[in-house]
This record gives sequence, C-alpha cells and structure tokens, in this order.
Amino acid sequence: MLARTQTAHVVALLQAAHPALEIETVIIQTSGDHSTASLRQIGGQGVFTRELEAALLDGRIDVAVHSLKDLPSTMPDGLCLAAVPPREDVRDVLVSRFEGGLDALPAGARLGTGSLRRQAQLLAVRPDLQVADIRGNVDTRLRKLADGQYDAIVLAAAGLARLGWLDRATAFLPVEVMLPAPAQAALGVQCRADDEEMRTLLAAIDDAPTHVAVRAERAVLQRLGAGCRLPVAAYAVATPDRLTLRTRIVGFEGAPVLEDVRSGAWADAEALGMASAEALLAQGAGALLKNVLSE
Ligand SMILES: NCc1[nH]cc(CCC(=O)O)c1CC(=O)O
Repeated sequence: MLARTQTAHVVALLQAAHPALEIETVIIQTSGDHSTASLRQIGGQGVFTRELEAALLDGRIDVAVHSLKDLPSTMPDGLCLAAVPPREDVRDVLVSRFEGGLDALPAGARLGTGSLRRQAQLLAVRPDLQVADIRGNVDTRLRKLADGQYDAIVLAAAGLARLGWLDRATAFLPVEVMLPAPAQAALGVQCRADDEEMRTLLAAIDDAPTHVAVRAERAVLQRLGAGCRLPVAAYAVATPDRLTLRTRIVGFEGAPVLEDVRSGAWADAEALGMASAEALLAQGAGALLKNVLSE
C-alpha cells in the first residue's frame, strides 16, 4: 500500500511537470512484500527493490519508484538515481497505547521494531524497555499494536504521512534521540542510465537539497558496507551553500555510541559521507558492526 501511494505521488509530480506525458503504472510484487520472516533473516539488502531493478533492466518498465532507504547504496550497472523528490518529515514516531512519548511508557513496556538502528537507540535512552521484532507492512504493524501484541511501535513519520495516518502518532521522536536511517523519508526515482530522454523528464521532479543530502547519507553506508540491517543512522541537512551530516552507530548492551558531525560543500557530498564513515571506523565502528552481524 505504501509503495502504491508513493508511486501515485511520483506519477502526480511527473504529470504536473509534463502534462502531455502518458504514464502507465505497473504493480510489481517484491520478495520483501511476500515474506513474513524477519528482515534480518531474509537478508535485508534489496528485498524491496531488486525485482523492480530487474524489470527496469529488462525494459518491462522505464521508471522505478523506491523508498530510498530500502534501496542498496550500490547501484547496479546500467541504472541510475534520476530524481529524488522533496523529502517528507525525516523523524521516526512512536505509536503507543499510552498517550505521549517514550517518557509515558511504563517500565518494561513491550516495544515493536525490527530495526536494529531503532532498537539500539531506544535502549540507549530506555534500557528497561523490552524491544521485540515486528514485521509486515505499516497497516499490519498498526493492527498488531491494536491487537495488544505490543505497547508501542516505532515507524517512520514519512510512511504514515503518505498513507494519511500521521494522526496515529502519539509522539515525534526528536532526531537527537532517534537519528533516522540514511535516506529515510526520501523517494528514489530510478531509470536506465542510458535513457537520456527519461533522465531529462525526471530531472523536473528532482529536489536538489534532498538529493545532495541523501548522496552524503548513502555514501556513509557505502563506505561501511552496511545495509538496513545495521544500526547505522545518518541525516544530512542542506542549506543553500553548505551540507551538514550527522552520523551515529549505536551498539547493544553498553557499547559506546559512536557519533560524528561534519559539514562541507554540496559538491563534496559523497566525500563528506565517506569521511564521516572513516571517522566512525576510527572510533571502532568496524568491531561494533561485526559483533552485531554475528549475533
Ligand atoms: N523499512 C520499511 C520502510 N521503508 C520505508 C518506510 C517509510 C517511508 C520512508 O522512510 O521513506 C518504511 C516503514 C518504516 O520504516 O516505518
């Protein structure tokens, strides 16, 4: 449902930019949609996106719309990220049985999230919480909460907003507490790299500040060799002449929180992301990520 809503949003943007363009929407099911296994078990990387990339390469479709945070940071040969439309609110939200935020949760409350990034950052501020894996689409997760399987769940504000359900959020988690995943709340519009016509059409719906920010954020993952399975958070903000990137890796059970903040020129977005990843590695990120992976 989220994927369809996001695709309809991109179709509307594209149609507004090019009124005469004829656009047909093709629905493609992905293995991430079918599987109910934990994302960590099925491998995470690319489960929501690889079928779409295959369809692009086959010529079955000309454009693919992804949640950019689900798109692996290494692009397959022959494809390109042609447009990144304006980003939604990047924050995560709490949807809770208790009115309010994390402070309103009783000791030992059961909190549903499958993301190590979210689990680790939650435990860093509320070590008493019981964090439990949760799978399924946003609507499935909300149903599991309503069923009483969890006291609260954490979701991206962007997904809820796009589905028109942001009123379900009981609190916005500040980025200082819950730094978002790289490229969270951004859509990635992909096409074939040699499709000049499509690249030109798609350039009209690109948002330069969002695009440059996600280039820096994705470079962090690329340098760390990390996908969405790892507790890596990155959030960049672009002002007209500067780009500021904040990164964080949180381990479990008292492992130190590794953080970096730096800024640079727009033209150096990737270098900024790489440098930030290097700084995290210098603080010991390599060993921390290896421990998480071998769990
Ligand atoms: N991993 C699933 C996923 N991929 C994108 C979004 C939300 C929209 C976004 O962040 O762009 C979600 C759900 C969530 O994290 O709550």
